[in-house]
This record gives sequence, structure tokens and C-alpha cells, in this order.
Amino acid sequence: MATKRSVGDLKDADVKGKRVFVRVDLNVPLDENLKVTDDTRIRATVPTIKYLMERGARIILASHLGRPKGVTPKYSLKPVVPRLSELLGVNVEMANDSIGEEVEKSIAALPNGGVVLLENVRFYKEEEKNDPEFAKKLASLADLYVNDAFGTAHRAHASTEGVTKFLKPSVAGFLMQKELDYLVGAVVNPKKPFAAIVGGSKVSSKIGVIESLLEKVDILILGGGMMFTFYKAQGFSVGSSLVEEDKLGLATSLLEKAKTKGVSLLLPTDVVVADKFAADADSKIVPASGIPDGWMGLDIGPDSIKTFSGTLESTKTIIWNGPMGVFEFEKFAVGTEAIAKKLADLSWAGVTTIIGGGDSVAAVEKVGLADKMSHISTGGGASLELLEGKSLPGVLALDDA
Ligand SMILES: Nc1ncnc2c1ncn2[C@@H]1O[C@H](COP(=O)(O)OP(=O)(O)O)[C@@H](O)[C@H]1O
Ligand SMILES: O=C(OP(=O)(O)O)[C@H](O)COP(=O)(O)O
Repeated sequence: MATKRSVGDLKDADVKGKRVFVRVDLNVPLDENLKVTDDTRIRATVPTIKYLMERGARIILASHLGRPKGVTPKYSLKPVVPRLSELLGVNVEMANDSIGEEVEKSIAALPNGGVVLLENVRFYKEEEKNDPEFAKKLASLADLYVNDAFGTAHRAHASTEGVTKFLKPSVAGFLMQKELDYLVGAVVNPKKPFAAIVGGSKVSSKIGVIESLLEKVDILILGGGMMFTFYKAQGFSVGSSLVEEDKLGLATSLLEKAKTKGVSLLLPTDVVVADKFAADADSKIVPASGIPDGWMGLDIGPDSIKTFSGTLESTKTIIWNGPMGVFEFEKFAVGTEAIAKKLADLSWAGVTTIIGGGDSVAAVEKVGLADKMSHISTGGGASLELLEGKSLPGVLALDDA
């Protein structure tokens, strides 16, 4: 197994009165008024934080939100504080930075059981560069390290990886442990036939995963923003849909590889296109091979829903990451909701259904089907990389059990 799952246990750590740096994934979806639209990731990390509070630790929470380039107010973690405070039953203090003197003062004043949330660690470019000096500054805030950010465990960043070099012990939180326990079993040795559904908008970071997925799955269904790079690679017109121009060659070779491996790779046969990226856009259904100029694909069409649903009926395990369309707009949520309903039905019939990713889980929550699935994972990219058999740097960096 590439990623170890036997990592240091939080329950073995002495935390009373200690400053505990807890890396969490509070990268939650926000609406245009910066209101949290899905709190799954906040709820998921509560057991670890409450455990630490009850044992008198002084808790320093760190997370990223979105992909800011420098300090960007709309990516502040402040909107997360009310819900987090409510769930924990304490007033979580919001720091104005993630390192520095003022942050140190807030931590020094923190009582046992108190919680402070650092500002978005990605406001520093050093975070994603895994800069050792930045990691050292983060580490200097605390006495020990807990990683509960499964959703970010595939990133070797300062707060997920670098910091462990300066803080001992470095152990896994309960959410991290729970995700590894479930996913390593379910996706590394899946019941077959095994299908993966990949959509969403993080095309460049997820298209590479498909290569290894073709070694593992029997069926691969592509939708969401992922599909247009594959269309364009086949010479179809894609209008102004989301395309990664530099991945066209890769898409062609993946289509070839699927054939050679005997994997059924399914792309949508029809697409709901829009005249603009907006909730009130004009829309129509067109064949996948002919998206007109000036139109963009924002959802999969009814024929595709039918084909995908039929194909999924033959499976025993399904992992899904990435919505089939821009589900945040009601008009383009049909494909995502139909696939969610299909998985809920299949789950009831005994198929193992795993949904991963901030937005995918939000979409399934929105239609009230999350509790019908076998496992809701807080990590999309992380669960796909685990399935690929890759080591997750955020897990590898933790102490051995
Ligand atoms: N056809 C599309 N064009 C542009 N964006 C899309 C399309 N289909 C889905 N999306 C967007 O993908 C986003 C989620 O992608 P991603 O972050 O990869 O998923 P997850 O958070 O589940 O891992 C959603 O905000 C959704 O609006
Ligand atoms: O939302 C996340 O990943 P996901 O969309 O793959 O579930 C994580 O917070 C990681 O974010 P990143 O992909 O910007 O590193």
C-alpha cells in the first residue's frame, strides 16, 4: 500500500495546556454574500476539535479557502467562524493573519480549551511552495501538530507537510483516520465492476489522475467541465466551454489507453449549453459533437443521464468526484441531481457508493441524499489520488504509529 494508514494516534498525545496546531480543511463553498452554503467539512472536523477542547488543549486551527493569489478579502476564513463557533459551543476567535506577532499574542492569551482560527494560509504564496521558513513560522506557534485535513492531504504544502518537520509529535486527527480507514479498504480493493465518475472544474489537476484510474476501474464516466477537453481532442467544436488547451494531447492518449485496457470510457452524448455563465442564461440541448460558437456547455443532457444511469446499474462500487454540471445554477443542476439520485438508489440496492469533494458533497447534500451514500468523503482530489495508489504527502509526513 502506497499511503500508510498506521499513523500516530491523537489519543496517545498529551495535550493538556499545550498549544496544538490543527490543520483542518475548511475550504467550504460560499455564496455571493459569503455565506457558507454547505457545512459538511466544518461538521466533519468537530470531533477532533471537541476532543482537544475537552482535554484542555489550546487549539490553533489553520486552513486554506479557495485558491487566492495573495491576500484577497473574498477568500478570508471569517465567514466560517459563526458556524464553527455554533458547532463547538464556544466563541472561536478569528486571527487577522496566519503568522506574526499579533497571532502569537492571541495564542498566548488563549485559555485551556480555547480555539483560535488563523487567517487563510494561502494568503502567503510560501504555503503552496512548501517554503521551510514559512513552515517554521507556523510551527513556532504550537507545541504539537494534528492533521485533520484529509481534503488537502494530497498537497505537500507548508501547513500540511513542511510543518511536521518542526513539530513533534505530528499525528492524524479523527477525520483523517476515519477517511483513511474507509477509503483504503473500499477503493484499494474494490468490489467489481468498479466505476469512477469524474467531473467538476479542476480539470488540470484531475485529468492526470485518469491515467492511473484506467488501471483500476472497469468503467470511467466523464462529465462536468472535464468533458470538453476530450471533445476538443476528438475534433468537436466546444464553443466557449471550459477547455485545457495544453491537455489535448493527454486527452487523446487517454482515449486510446482506455481502448487498449478494455475500460468503458463514457463521455456525455448530449450537452446543455448556455449563452453565458449565469443562472438566468438562455439554454438548449445540443449533441456533444456540435456545441455552437458563443455557447458553453454547463450540464450533461438527458440522453447522457439515461446512458450513464443504465451503465452504473452493472457496478458494485462507484466513486464520484466532480459535479456533472454547474449545479449552483438551478437550470444546470439536472445532470448532477439525476446522478446523485441514481447513486442513492444503487446504494440502497447494495452497491458501495463513495462521493468525494467539497462541491460534489455539497451537491448531494443539497438534494438531501448524502446519508443515502455508503461514504461521504471530505476529499475529492485526495480520494482520487488514494485510489490511484499514490502516497498522500500530508499522511506520509505524520509520525508512524
Ligand atoms: N461544464 C462546466 N463548466 C464549468 N464549471 C463546471 C462545469 N461542470 C461543473 N462545474 C463546476 O465544477 C465545480 C466543482 O469542481 P471541483 O472543485 O473539481 O469538484 P469537487 O469540489 O467536488 O472536488 C462546481 O463549482 C461546478 O459549478
Ligand atoms: O477542495 C479541495 O479539493 P477537492 O475539490 O478535490 O475536494 C481541497 O480543499 C483542496 O483544495 P485545492 O484543490 O485548491 O488544493
